[in-house]
Amino acid sequence: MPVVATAAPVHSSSPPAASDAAAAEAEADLSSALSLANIRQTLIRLEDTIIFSLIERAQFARNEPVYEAGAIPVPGFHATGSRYSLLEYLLREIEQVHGRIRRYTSPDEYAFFPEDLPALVLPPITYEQVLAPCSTVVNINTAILDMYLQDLLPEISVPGDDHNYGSSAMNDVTALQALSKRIHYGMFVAEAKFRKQTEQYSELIRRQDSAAILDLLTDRAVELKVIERVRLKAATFGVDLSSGGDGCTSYRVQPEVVAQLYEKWIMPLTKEVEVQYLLRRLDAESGGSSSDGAAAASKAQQRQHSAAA
Ligand SMILES: O=C(O)C(=O)C[C@]1(C(=O)O)C=C[C@@H](O)C=C1
Repeated sequence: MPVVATAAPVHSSSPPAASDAAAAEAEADLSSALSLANIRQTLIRLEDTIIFSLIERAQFARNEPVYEAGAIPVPGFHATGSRYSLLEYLLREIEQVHGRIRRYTSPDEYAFFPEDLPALVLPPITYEQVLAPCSTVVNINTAILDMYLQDLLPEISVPGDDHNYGSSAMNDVTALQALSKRIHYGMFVAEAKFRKQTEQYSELIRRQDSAAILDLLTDRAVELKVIERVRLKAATFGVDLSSGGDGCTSYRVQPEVVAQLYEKWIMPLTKEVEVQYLLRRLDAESGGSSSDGAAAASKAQQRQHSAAA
């Protein structure tokens, strides 16, 4: 799937550039893709998607059965003995369709069920190598799903059951995919930071000093700006114009809740991705030195499959 982000990872379906002009253009694309300002613009744009998806989900009740394995059996699926919840079923099915049309071969897309990704039906795209090969190893979607179910959903949905199971799950999927993309975009941030301060990061990477890497990449001033901006966006996008008249503004999702979600979960998980990527940044080979390879293997396999198709 072509990457449409502002700081779009550079991709091309044509052979490597032969002429000097084409080489210069490719270099300019690469430096634009790795400009911290451009990458932050993409993070800002993804805030809109995340906040809108949370507002959409908030119109439905908590609907606990959606998240309980087997509570809403899917004919023909649960008969196979699957322990998935309705949400996991939908997420996996959507990844099957999107996976076929190359979504997860893109360097800014990470699947929740990477080990199950299908073969492609479209010819492959050749992506410019912006990130180091270790980017295929990093996938923290399990932690993102846990965070969403345990910390985020209880904050934005009212307790209870309104039987809107399909709608709830659909909105969950939209929110989860946007969160996953935003959080894994941390790898582009990390790469840009690594290229800017290569010596300092390399020293810490050689020592595998994750605490010092976290310290070096943290920019508290930027974080405070993010928190303020998402609070304002949530207040603007989520104001309930149908309420009021009594002088009180009502919100579909409390702006403070969104601000806290960014502060407590979304930015820390982005930093976790940055640290995981940087710890492996100097590994020479694809797949790195790590053995935690289901995600890596499948992303790499899908890419290889693409190349062979
Ligand atoms: O913009 C950056 O420099 C990032 O690393 C991204 C981010 C974020 O998640 O928004 C994470 C860590 C920094 O402390 C600031 C912001």
